[in-house]
Amino acid sequence: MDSATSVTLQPIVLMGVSGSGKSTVGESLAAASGRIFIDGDDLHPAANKEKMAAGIPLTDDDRWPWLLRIGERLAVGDGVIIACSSLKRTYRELLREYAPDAYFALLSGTRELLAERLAGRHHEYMPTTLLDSQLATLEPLGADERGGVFDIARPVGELVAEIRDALAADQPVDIAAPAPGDIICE
Ligand SMILES: Nc1ncnc2c1ncn2[C@@H]1O[C@H](COP(=O)(O)OP(=O)(O)O)[C@@H](O)[C@H]1O
Ligand SMILES: O=C(O)[C@H](O)[C@@H](O)[C@H](O)[C@H](O)COP(=O)(O)O
Repeated sequence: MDSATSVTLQPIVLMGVSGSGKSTVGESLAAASGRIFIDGDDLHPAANKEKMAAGIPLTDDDRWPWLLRIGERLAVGDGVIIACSSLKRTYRELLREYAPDAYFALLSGTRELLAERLAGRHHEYMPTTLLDSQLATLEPLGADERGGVFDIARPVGELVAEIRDALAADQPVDIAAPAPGDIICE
C-alpha cells in the first residue's frame, strides 16, 4: 500500500532589489526543477508601473495590492517560483500569511555590480535611477526568517545549484503531515 504521506512543493520567492537577477535566476531555477515561474513584475497594477517608469519609488500603500496578488498565487500550493523584490520584512510577513513554508532566496550584491547589471539590460518600466531607493528600502532576511542569501557575482547556473542545494538541506515542511482520514501504513 502506498504511504499515506502527501508531498507538497514549497514555494520559492526570489527576492532582492531591482537588477539582482530575480527574473533570470528564477526562470533558470524553474526550468531546472520543473516548476512554474511567475515574474512579480507582471502582477503590478498599471499605476505602479507608471509610477516607477516616472522614476518615483513605490510606497507601502502602492505595494500592498501587488503583494496580495503575489500571496494569492503563492497559496496555490504547486511549488511556484516567484520573482518578487519583497524588500521589507513586513512584506515577507504578509506573503508568509499565504504561504508559511515559502523559502526566500535573497539575491545580494554590491551597488556597483547592480548598477552595471541594470545599465546592461532593457526593462519594460523600471529605470536605473531607482536603485538607491531600492537599496535603502531593503531589509535583509532576519535569522528567524526561512531562506538564504546568495551572491549575485556567481554565474546563474551556480546560483541555481546553490539555491537547490540550500532548499534540499532545509526542508522540514516538505513532507506534509498525514491529513485526517489518511490510512497510515505501519
Ligand atoms: N548571476 C548573474 N550573472 C550575470 N548576469 C546576470 C546574473 N543575474 C542576472 N544577470 C543579468 O543582470 C540583469 C538583471 O537581471 P534581472 O533578472 O532582470 O534582475 P531583476 O529581475 O532582479 O530585476 C539582466 O541583464 C540579467 O541577464
Ligand atoms: O517593490 C518595488 O519597488 C518593485 O517591485 C521593485 O522592487 C521591482 O524591482 C520592480 O517591479 C522592477 O522590477 P525588477 O526588480 O525586475 O527590476
